[in-house]
Amino acid sequence: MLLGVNIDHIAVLREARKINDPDPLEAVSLVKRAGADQITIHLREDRRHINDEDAKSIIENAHVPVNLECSINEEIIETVLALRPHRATLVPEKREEVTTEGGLNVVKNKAVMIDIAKRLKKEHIELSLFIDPNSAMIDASHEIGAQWIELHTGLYANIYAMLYSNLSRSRHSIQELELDRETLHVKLIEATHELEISAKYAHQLGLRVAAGHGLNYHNVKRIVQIKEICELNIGQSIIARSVFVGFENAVKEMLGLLR
Ligand SMILES: CC(=O)[C@@H](O)[C@H](O)COP(=O)(O)O
Ligand SMILES: NCC(=O)COP(=O)(O)O
Repeated sequence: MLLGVNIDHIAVLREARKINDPDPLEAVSLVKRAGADQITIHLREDRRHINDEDAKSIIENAHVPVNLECSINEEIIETVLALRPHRATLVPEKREEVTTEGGLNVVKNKAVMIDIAKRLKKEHIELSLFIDPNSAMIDASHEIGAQWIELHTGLYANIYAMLYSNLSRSRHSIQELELDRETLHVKLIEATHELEISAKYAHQLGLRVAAGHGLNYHNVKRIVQIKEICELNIGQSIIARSVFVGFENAVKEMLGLLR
């Protein structure tokens, strides 16, 4: 199982103070030294964390491949084509969201994505599509010619947190998941099953299957067991753990669970 470390959250800390520290570029060599396989960054339209300069210096200096997540907005796509990361992962974006809320509607945006796929191919940039575990989205991703899909694990992670952590007793409790434990348990089984069958289906079609969003040192264990998933992209929980054990150790601890 490959690990892509999402280092956006280092830039989140920097932007909270609006200064130049911590610098996500410093994480680049540590990701490799810890033994992880990829760096993931998300260049948001509003540049709320990673900015163009970060993306440029990370791509130029990383000794592991860089997976650049981005929306299908034309200004962003032009920027990504010029940056030439190893892979571009297309994701949906809403200005007001705290984090990526759902998967990309590949069916609805198929024509735009076919055009983007052609332009990325010309620059030798791999294409991945960040989608919900859903067969219609997988079929459309395959038809577009994406090499990868990344399954959105956010729903699974949210249910897991409401069931097995104190989230439901905190001010960040997820209202729509304030349900009795038995219902949450059934929902967790369903969400896990959706991820399993989607990974299997996409793998049969020849797509490479990644997964990510909201994965942490607890909930990752069930996802690691899905053998068709060959890569996880994990950010927030690793950066959060770094506060207590250091960045390199936090990456190594996650790798220990993956391998
Ligand atoms: C697409 C995705 O799952 C990650 O990029 C995640 O969204 C981290 O970025 P944000 O914190 O900007 O949402
Ligand atoms: N694509 C998922 C990702 O990059 C990391 O998401 P998160 O672990 O920060 O939720």
